[in-house]
Amino acid sequence: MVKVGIIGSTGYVGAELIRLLLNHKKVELSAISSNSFEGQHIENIYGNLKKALSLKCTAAEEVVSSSDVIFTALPHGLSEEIAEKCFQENKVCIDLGADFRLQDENEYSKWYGKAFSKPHIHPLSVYGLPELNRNKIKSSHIIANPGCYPTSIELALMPALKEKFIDTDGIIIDSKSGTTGAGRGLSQTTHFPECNENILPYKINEHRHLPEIQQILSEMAGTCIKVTFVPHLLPVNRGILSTIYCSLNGAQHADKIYEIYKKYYEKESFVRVLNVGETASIRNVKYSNFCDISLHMQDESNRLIIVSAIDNMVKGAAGQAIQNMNIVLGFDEKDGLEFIPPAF
Ligand SMILES: NC(=O)C1=CN([C@@H]2O[C@H](COP(=O)(O)OP(=O)(O)OC[C@H]3O[C@@H](n4cnc5c(N)ncnc54)[C@H](OP(=O)(O)O)[C@@H]3O)[C@@H](O)[C@H]2O)C=CC1
Ligand SMILES: CC(=O)N[C@@H](CCC(=O)OP(=O)(O)O)C(=O)O
Repeated sequence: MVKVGIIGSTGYVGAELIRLLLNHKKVELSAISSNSFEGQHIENIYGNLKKALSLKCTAAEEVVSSSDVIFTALPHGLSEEIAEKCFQENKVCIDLGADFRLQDENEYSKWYGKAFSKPHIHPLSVYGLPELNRNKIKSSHIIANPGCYPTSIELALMPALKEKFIDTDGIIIDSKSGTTGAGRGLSQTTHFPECNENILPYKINEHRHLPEIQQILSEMAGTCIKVTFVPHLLPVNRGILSTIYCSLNGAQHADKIYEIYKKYYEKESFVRVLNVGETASIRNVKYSNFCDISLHMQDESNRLIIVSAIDNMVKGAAGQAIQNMNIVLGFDEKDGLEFIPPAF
């Protein structure tokens, strides 16, 4: 059994990692850490874990020393030092925050308000979107798990950009997220009466996922891409739905576009390209590692609308991190992740 540990186990992502890792037959959860609950049993913090796991939260150093694979599920800016330690000890670090997602340090400091604290280890890291970087992930010991919004957007646009049949200018992305995306901490925006029965656009043109989305879309297209990205807060617990508006760069037949998307993802276990007439929705991916993509073309227009849906806690965070772990360890990518979403 491979020993795995979680630093930041008491947050929403940490709790979801625990739930999924307990279901994985080839790994053993050896240690978990917390800042404010050190010494407390996790099942007393998350009641869903009673009779499933009885483990005390320890300090981060203990997690590193007793694990082969370390998941860091911390606020941004706290993972570089841990990743360096893991690297020195020949362990794998999978960071669920944003510390390793942006290649350009100036861009990182502009959006995250600080410089890299361990710049020398950044070139050793890889952006952990398996469908894009599977081969690089296999040999990397520092994996930057992608952001939740970026995951839904990058998977939706990858075939169109790689096969170059959409205009790289003027892409408009409307994304909506459930409130677990904001983490366990309390805020007025996610307070029940504030978010219930409401849909709130926020951080228009200034969300920190914008540079990450543009970096990866540009890499896919081989040219610089700037997009319009508007996130919204939805009054649901889980899920992200992204509706993406783009223009085809010439006359394209709908059948051909479906064929390209279906072929592109036919060997991917977790990306489902829906059939003509079907629409991606949060309900069909909830609690699973799937990303559903639907394609919509208007007759006699050159517009293509792509809709993608993921569970932000699974494919957008803990599930994708486990998929990355499976790749690094040479396991079947589906190990521990074969959850079928409930029908309702
Ligand atoms: N929620 C989501 O949908 C997604 C989140 N992410 C990213 O994953 C990371 C965790 O997110 P999430 O679980 O939602 O956040 P939470 O706020 O729910 O949890 C944060 C965790 O970090 C710990 N922590 C907070 N401050 C410190 C500190 N100074 N030192 C050590 N530990 C600390 C907390 O521990 P304690 O409270 O026990 O002290 C807690 O375990 C973030 O970087 C987030 O951006 C990525 C994808 C999706
Ligand atoms: C609804 C909500 O607040 N979502 C968060 C993004 C989720 C998240 O934690 O971002 P990472 O994937 O980069 O870690 C936000 O807008 O900041």
